[in-house]
Amino acid sequence: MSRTAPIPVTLLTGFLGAGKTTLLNRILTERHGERIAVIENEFGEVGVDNELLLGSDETIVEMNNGCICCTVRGDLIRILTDLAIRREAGLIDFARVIIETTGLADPGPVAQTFFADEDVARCYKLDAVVTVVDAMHGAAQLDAHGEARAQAGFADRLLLSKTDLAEPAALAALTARLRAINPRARLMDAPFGNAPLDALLDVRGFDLDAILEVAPDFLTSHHHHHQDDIGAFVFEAERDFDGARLEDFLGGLVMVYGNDLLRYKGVLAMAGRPERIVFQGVHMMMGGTPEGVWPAGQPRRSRFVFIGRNLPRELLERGLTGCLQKPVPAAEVGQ
Ligand SMILES: Nc1nc2c(ncn2[C@@H]2O[C@H](COP(=O)(O)OP(=O)(O)OP(=O)(O)O)[C@@H](O)[C@H]2O)c(=O)[nH]1
Repeated sequence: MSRTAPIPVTLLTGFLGAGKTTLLNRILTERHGERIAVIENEFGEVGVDNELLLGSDETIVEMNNGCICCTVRGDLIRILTDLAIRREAGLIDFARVIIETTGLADPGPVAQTFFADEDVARCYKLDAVVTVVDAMHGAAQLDAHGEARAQAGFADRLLLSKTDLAEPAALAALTARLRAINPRARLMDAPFGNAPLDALLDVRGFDLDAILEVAPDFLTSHHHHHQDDIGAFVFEAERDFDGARLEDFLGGLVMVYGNDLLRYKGVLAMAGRPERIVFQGVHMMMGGTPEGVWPAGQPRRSRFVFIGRNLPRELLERGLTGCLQKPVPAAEVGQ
C-alpha cells in the first residue's frame, strides 16, 4: 500500500491519571514543525481527553468503544490503515502517529499489531513505547495492577511524572523498582510532561529481540483480561453544577471511596462561571481549573467520567444530580 518510508508510531502508555495527556499536550504544543496524527483511546464510552488536547489542528481520532488492547484492536488496524490511505492520497498530512492508550491497556497486544498485521507493518513502524509513571501513586499501582507492571516492562522510555509531589525517599525506591522491572528503558524525571522531545520521538527503541527475551510469546499471545471489577461511570447534564454542593459531595465521596476511585475527570459547567471548568482527580487528589469557553450557540453540557473498582453507581447518579442547579419552576419562567 505504501511506497514511502514507514511512518513512525509512538505508543504512549501509563496507568490511569499518570500524566499521558499532559505529556501529549506538551508534545503537540512544542514548535517541532511537524504534523502529528493522534489516536486517543479512552476507557469510558464517552471521551473527555479529546476536549483536553490543545493542538487541535492535528488529526485526532477517538476510539472510545472499548480498550485498545483487546476489544477494539480491529478498530485500531482500520484507523491506521485508513489514515495511511488518506495520507497517500494527499487528503491529510502527518509525519508521525502518537497513540495514547487507556490507563488500563496492556501495551503488549497493541505493539503486537505493528508486527502481526501486514498492512500496518508495511505502512508503520513502532518507534517506541513511552510509559508515564506517577511518582506519587506509581508504587501502589505496580503492586495492585498487572497492567501497570506490563506498561513499565514494555517501555523504551520511562517518564516519572509528579516528581514535584513525591517524597525523595519514595521517589528513590520507585526509581530502583522500575530499573529492576525494566533495566533496558531510559528513565527520566518528567514533571508535567517536561522531557526533551528528542528523547521521546525517533527513539528507534522498539526492539523486537529484546521484547521476545522478556515476553517470548509476544507475537503469538492475544488474550488479556482486565480486572472485571473495574468499570467506568459517565454522568452528563445540561443544567449547571452548583460549585459548593459539588465540592461537598466530591469531598465526602473521596473520603469513603478514594482508594477505589482510580480516575475521574470532567469538563463541567459551573453556575456563575462562563468558562469550562476542567476537573481532574486521581484517588484523593482532585482539582478544577478554568480552561477555555463553551462553544457559542451550543448548550453548556457537562460530562464527568469516573473509573474505579466497584463504583457506587447509584450514589454517583443521585449525588451528582443533587449537585445540579435546581430547574427553574415553569411558573417563574418568563416572569
Ligand atoms: N503535580 C503534578 N500534577 C501532574 C503532573 N502531571 C500530570 N499532572 C496532573 O495529573 C492529572 C492527570 O493527568 P493526565 O495527563 O490527564 O493523566 P492521564 O494519564 O492522561 O490520565 P487518563 O488518560 O485519564 O488515565 C491532571 O490533573 C494533571 O494536571 C505532574 O508532573 N505534577
